[in-house]
Amino acid sequence: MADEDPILSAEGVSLRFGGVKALTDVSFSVRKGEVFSIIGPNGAGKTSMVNCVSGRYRPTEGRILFDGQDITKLGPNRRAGLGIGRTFQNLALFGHMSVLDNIMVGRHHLLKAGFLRGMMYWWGGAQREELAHRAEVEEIIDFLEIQHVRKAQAGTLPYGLRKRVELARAVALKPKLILLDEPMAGMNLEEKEDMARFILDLNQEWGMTVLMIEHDMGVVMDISHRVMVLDFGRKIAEGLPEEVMAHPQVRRAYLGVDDEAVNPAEIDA
Ligand SMILES: Nc1ncnc2c1ncn2[C@@H]1O[C@H](COP(=O)(O)OP(=O)(O)OP(=O)(O)O)[C@@H](O)[C@H]1O
Repeated sequence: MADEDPILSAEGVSLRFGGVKALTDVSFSVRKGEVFSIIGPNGAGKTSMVNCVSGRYRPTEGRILFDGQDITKLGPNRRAGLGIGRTFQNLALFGHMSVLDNIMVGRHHLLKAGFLRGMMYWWGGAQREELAHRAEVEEIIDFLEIQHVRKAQAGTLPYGLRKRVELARAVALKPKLILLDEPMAGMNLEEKEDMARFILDLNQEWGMTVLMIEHDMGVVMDISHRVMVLDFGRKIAEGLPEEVMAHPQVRRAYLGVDDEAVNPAEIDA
């Protein structure tokens, strides 16, 4: 369970693309050990916020702190090296490579702080290093229940399994904080339940702090410790899931309701 220390803080983060204000003065903290979700309508700035945390975007104003260190000016590889892992909204696997190789490359990429260097290392046959990583990768494969497809080409797998392989690759970094961009998108109910269980296990058993963007309100309510709501690039609410869903502005902006009682768990965005 989360303690009070923040592992991640955003302070007054604004992000502009020309005339578009993607984020305006957003501040929040994620505590060590918690599952923290960002929700909001399409275009609210959720992915922009996560990209500011991963280093893909640099805020126009404000600061990002990770583990007490100001990382605002660091690039994505440096942040990955500090322990920030991520998955993407759209899958980013090497389709022609096996599941195992995808996960190993993810690990080399992050450990060696450079994709090309990681690939050369791999192709150059660094057998000893490979063996050292192998045990941990096998543990991740077991954990995510993808043993049966470990030799399959990643591109040939059904969507739900590919999402799981992508998660495995992010987990292979052993990040302290993992950023999940719509981990349930495009999944059927069973796949969503599996993914929710894996995220909870990562959090509870592996001790990873999770920052997640997710549209499925049932999942958000079930597995988040706290939730932040963005609307038009501004934070409009933050708190326990049930507090946030009871917030009038959230009900109006996000759920499209005014007064009537709503059971948020029954609403799918
Ligand atoms: N690279 C970019 N260049 C220009 N505008 C961008 C860029 N990325 C995001 N935006 C704009 O910033 C705003 C916030 O977009 P963002 O993708 O962060 O929202 P979101 O909440 O993640 O939306 P969705 O739920 O649809 O993924 C939108 O108006 C979007 O068009």
